[in-house]
Amino acid sequence: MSAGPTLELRGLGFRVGSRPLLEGIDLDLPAGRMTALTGSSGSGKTTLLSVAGGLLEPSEGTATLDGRPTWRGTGDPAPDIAFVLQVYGLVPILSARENVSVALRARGVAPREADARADAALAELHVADLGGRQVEELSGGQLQRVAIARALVVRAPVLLADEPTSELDPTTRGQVMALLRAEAERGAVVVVATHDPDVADACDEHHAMAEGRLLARGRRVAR
Ligand SMILES: Nc1ncnc2c1ncn2[C@@H]1O[C@H](COP(=O)(O)OP(=O)(O)OP(=O)(O)O)[C@@H](O)[C@H]1O
Repeated sequence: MSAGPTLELRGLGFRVGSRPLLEGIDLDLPAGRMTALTGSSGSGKTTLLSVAGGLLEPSEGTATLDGRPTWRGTGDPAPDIAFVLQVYGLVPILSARENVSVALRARGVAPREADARADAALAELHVADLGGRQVEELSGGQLQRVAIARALVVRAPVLLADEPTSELDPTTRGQVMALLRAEAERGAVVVVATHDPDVADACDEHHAMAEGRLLARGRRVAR
């Protein structure tokens, strides 16, 4: 395993108007580890992933990767951060292959190679046969797998996944967790927000949230 940089959150807070959605988040998200974020609906998991990954500007504190703030002033994530979002963010009129390929093309990969790598990523998620289908024709679980393929295909140093298995059957969920484990093993920071105790158990570290704050210290599991 080649460990990469840690995603460091220091005094991180996020407010909408005067309402705090996140407060006082201090957390190291290390390379080579899978970290679960749990907490009831509305506890702040999605907001934390968004601020940590540079989609939202922190109201207080910092989120840094290798010393550089993840917020780059625009809300566009840095190329070294890949997201699986709850509302997948796929482009409806594009095919599944094009949605995955575009993540690589945006990072400078030539179209032919990007398409080939997109097909391989879709195959890893067992949706190779859907490559040519427009995503608006896909089921919830199929969409989720395309969104995961799009995040995995770029082999980013950081993978932030919001409820990545919520639409999946147990077998497919296990396959996705194995793929996320492989990302951690190649040295990525992998963070998974989840309501599923089995998914949290499959992670190395576990942090619970309530009302925009982290609860007691996370659990570390030796692997
Ligand atoms: N842009 C926004 N403006 C105002 N409030 C927001 C905004 N985004 C989120 N919230 C509120 O922030 C709180 C945290 O939401 P968040 O989506 O981070 O929770 P979550 O733990 O991911 O929930 P779930 O498990 O349902 O996905 C909620 O009370 C939500 O209503």
